[in-house]
Amino acid sequence: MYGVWTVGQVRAAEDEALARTPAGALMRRAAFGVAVAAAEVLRERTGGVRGRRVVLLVGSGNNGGDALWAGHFLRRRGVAVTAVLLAPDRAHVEGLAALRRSGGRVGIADRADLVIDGIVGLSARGPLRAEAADWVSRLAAPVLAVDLPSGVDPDTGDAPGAAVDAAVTVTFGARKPVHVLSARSGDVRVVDLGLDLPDPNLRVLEAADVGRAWRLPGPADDKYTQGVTGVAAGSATYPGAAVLTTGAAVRATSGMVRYAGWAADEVRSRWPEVVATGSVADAGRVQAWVAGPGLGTGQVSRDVLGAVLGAGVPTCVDADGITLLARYPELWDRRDPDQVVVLTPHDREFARLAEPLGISLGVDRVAAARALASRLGVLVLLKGNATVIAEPDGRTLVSPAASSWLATAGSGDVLTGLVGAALAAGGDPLLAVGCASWVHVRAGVLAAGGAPTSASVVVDAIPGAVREAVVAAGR
Ligand SMILES: NC(=O)C1=CN([C@@H]2O[C@H](COP(=O)(O)OP(=O)(O)OC[C@H]3O[C@@H](n4cnc5c(N)ncnc54)[C@H](OP(=O)(O)O)[C@@H]3O)[C@@H](O)[C@H]2O)[C@@H](O)CC1
Ligand SMILES: Nc1ncnc2c1ncn2[C@@H]1O[C@H](COP(=O)(O)OP(=O)(O)O)[C@@H](O)[C@H]1O
Ligand SMILES: [K+]
Repeated sequence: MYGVWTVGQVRAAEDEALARTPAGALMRRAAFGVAVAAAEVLRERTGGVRGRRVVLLVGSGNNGGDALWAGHFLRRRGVAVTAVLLAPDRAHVEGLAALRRSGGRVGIADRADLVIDGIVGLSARGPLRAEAADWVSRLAAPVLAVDLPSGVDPDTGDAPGAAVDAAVTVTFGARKPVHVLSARSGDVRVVDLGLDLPDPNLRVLEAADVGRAWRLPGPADDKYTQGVTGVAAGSATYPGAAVLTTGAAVRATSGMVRYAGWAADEVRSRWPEVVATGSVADAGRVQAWVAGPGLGTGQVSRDVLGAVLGAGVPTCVDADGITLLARYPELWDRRDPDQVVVLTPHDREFARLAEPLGISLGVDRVAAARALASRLGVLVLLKGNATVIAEPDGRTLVSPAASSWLATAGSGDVLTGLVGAALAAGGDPLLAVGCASWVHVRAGVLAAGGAPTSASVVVDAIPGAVREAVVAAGR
């Protein structure tokens, strides 16, 4: 698990570190880290460092200062460095002098093996100004971003205009929200500045965390003791949603999965290990229910959701289930107040549910997910390229995107099945949902392997993703 800190938190810690270190020392340490990473990227991409060409895009603040100092260190390794000064009268004085001393040039860039983006860092406000935006839109070489990709908001990851798409970002002291919320950050590396940081604002699970938490059968287990997952999904029109959601739960755990609904025949024929019935009442005992994918929004679907919410076990509500909750808020009265409810909306479902409550999605997805979680007393998993998982008390996990292959029909149904299986296995619900999301992201990568995939293939990749986590945890 690693932490993510807001700009405000990092600024406060930096001020304290600046006060106890000699002037310029933190910037030189940061810039040296940039130069080391740049040399690595040059070697990976061009087979060497000496004689390669690097262009620095230098803005008017300390972010530009970092880039200039990094250029100085790269000159010492024989790299040809040209600095493009976006605000020549306000370029960092010591950084520019150091670059010139070591033989770096200032001027107009031509061909580059690597561009170092020092346009703007933590003080970035709003869309990039015209000249910077123009440079960014013409970038052809790979980019190493200093601290963060310019044009992306540090705290929300939103890119309101032209923005750098970095291959690598070298950040300082701590990861900020942009690094886990925006895929434009690329591969993120952190240079240690010895900051004294408070509790992080967000957390990100890693393979070993998931592998430690994932429920594996032990010698004393049988099919019931590992947590039975119940699935209420699918309809005559959408049997596929039932097959995908149930299949994800089957693949995620040993033990048992029960299905209740209209697609029992389809589910049985694809997953013969599932105990399938027509209704929630007849389904038998489960330790968690998931409801919603392909369920429909008619009266019977409404009754199904009410039955699940009142079943006395943790519940995950997705898709049509969320639409039903938005349309018929009285369904909340059926909820067992002692049991956790997880909602897994995509943006449109989020808006459907949140806007009547005065909560809009906006660009700050973390704030929006937290607001809805706190308002409804539920755990909200807000889907997207990066997924945000917020608890009513504010604890929040982020699953950064590892690819965009999950943008395929039915992949949300797969996630719902995974969440159901993780909830049924017990333990801290936030951790369970976070683990399910990690497995989903990883299964997406494995399923695709660099080429288009589909939700059924993501289901089949689940055991491989769980295996990676379990191996990482040394179990
Ligand atoms: N503090 C520390 O301990 C350490 C800090 N470090 C480094 O300092 C960085 C923070 O530096 P910073 O605060 O000087 O500001 P920075 O991000 O360079 O940008 C400010 C300039 O950008 C401009 N600008 C703003 N918005 C813009 C836009 N949309 N489009 C275009 N321009 C825009 C704005 O212009 P102005 O509004 O003044 O005209 C202003 O001049 C941090 O990210 C890290 O890299 C490291 O060295 C490690 C130690
Ligand atoms: N561009 C993307 N990059 C990464 N993940 C994505 C992207 N688009 C969608 N996803 C993920 O794929 C899933 C899609 O879910 P959803 O929108 O409910 O689709 P469906 O209804 O077809 O199942 C979510 O888990 C979401 O986080
Ligand atoms: K930058």
